[in-house]
Amino acid sequence: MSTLPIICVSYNPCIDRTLQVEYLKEGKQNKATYVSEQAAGKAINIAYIFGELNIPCAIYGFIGLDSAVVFDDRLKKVDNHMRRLPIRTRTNTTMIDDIQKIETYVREIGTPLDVNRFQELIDEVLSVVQRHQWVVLSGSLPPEVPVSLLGHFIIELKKKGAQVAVDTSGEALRVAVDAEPTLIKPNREELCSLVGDELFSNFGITQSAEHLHHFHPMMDILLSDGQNGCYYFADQIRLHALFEPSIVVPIVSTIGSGDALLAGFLAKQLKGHDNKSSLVYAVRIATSTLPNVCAGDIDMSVVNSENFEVTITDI
Ligand SMILES: Nc1ncnc2c1ncn2[C@@H]1O[C@H](COP(=O)(O)OP(=O)(O)OP(=O)(O)O)[C@@H](O)[C@H]1O
Ligand SMILES: O=P(O)(O)OC[C@@]1(O)O[C@H](CO)[C@@H](O)[C@@H]1O
Repeated sequence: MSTLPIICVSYNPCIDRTLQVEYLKEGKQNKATYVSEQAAGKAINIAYIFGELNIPCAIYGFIGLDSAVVFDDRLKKVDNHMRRLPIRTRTNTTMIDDIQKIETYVREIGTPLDVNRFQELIDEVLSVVQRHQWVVLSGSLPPEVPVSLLGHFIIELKKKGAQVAVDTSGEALRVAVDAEPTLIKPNREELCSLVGDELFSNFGITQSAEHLHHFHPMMDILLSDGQNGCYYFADQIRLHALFEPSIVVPIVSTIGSGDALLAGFLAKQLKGHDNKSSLVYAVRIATSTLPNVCAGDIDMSVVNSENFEVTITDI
């Protein structure tokens, strides 16, 4: 159990712009019925949730000067060490079709970052991290930062005795897995990209996770699977968590529910709870974000609601 603040690292934050339309018509004029803009990015969403849960958290990374104020506001309950750079912060746009219940997501890759800036961030975090402290590396890398640096970062953090949680995708995720962090949080698509399409379609989700865990037995896997809940693979532990009845919350946006899942899980692990109760809490926190447009906005009345159960099954 660690009482040290969790460190979140945000190297490619974004503004999440969400537009709600009644019925999205491709190639036609569409009228937005609701617009929201939110300081976001995976690590930002996670740090925000820790702040809301009164869990000590420090955040390091970069933010464009153009949007520093909205990030400062979002992170006011967090020990904020984000460096301001004279760059444009990317905007990721989600269009929510209210009638068809479809989310269309357009993601920007972000402004290229000088490799030296990234190395400085690594050095900064390594200079403060302590043994057993959790470090969350979440989100994509900015263009021009070689993915090998993420692997190097994870290895150096582990040498310092830190516990490292990673949520990223593509080549960065593959490199991260090779560096064997303490925990990864892939979703279905990310797991598929790790094991390959053929193996995934032949084996299915749990056997694919089993396969990955077999080759990386020291790396725990918190695998999210949308409406099917989540799975947890660790040494001698195979669990599935699902909330029921699934209709209890209206689903407005699922963006950021994976961040909430990871934040909820780590929040309980940090306090020394066992894996099962950490998973229950993780699913409750993730579920509570679904009725909200803004990524990472949790609702404690849903988290604590007696109207739904999270069932845990050994698999
Ligand atoms: N449609 C849904 N119905 C019920 N629960 C959901 C739904 N979508 C997400 N969840 C909950 O949120 C968790 C995370 O979902 P998901 O697998 O979609 O994460 P993700 O793809 O990493 O999301 P993001 O990258 O936007 O943060 C799930 O494990 C589940 O508990
Ligand atoms: O482009 P990345 O860094 O992989 O993910 C960015 C992002 O999709 O992650 C969050 C949801 O998890 C959103 O707030 C944000 O738009």
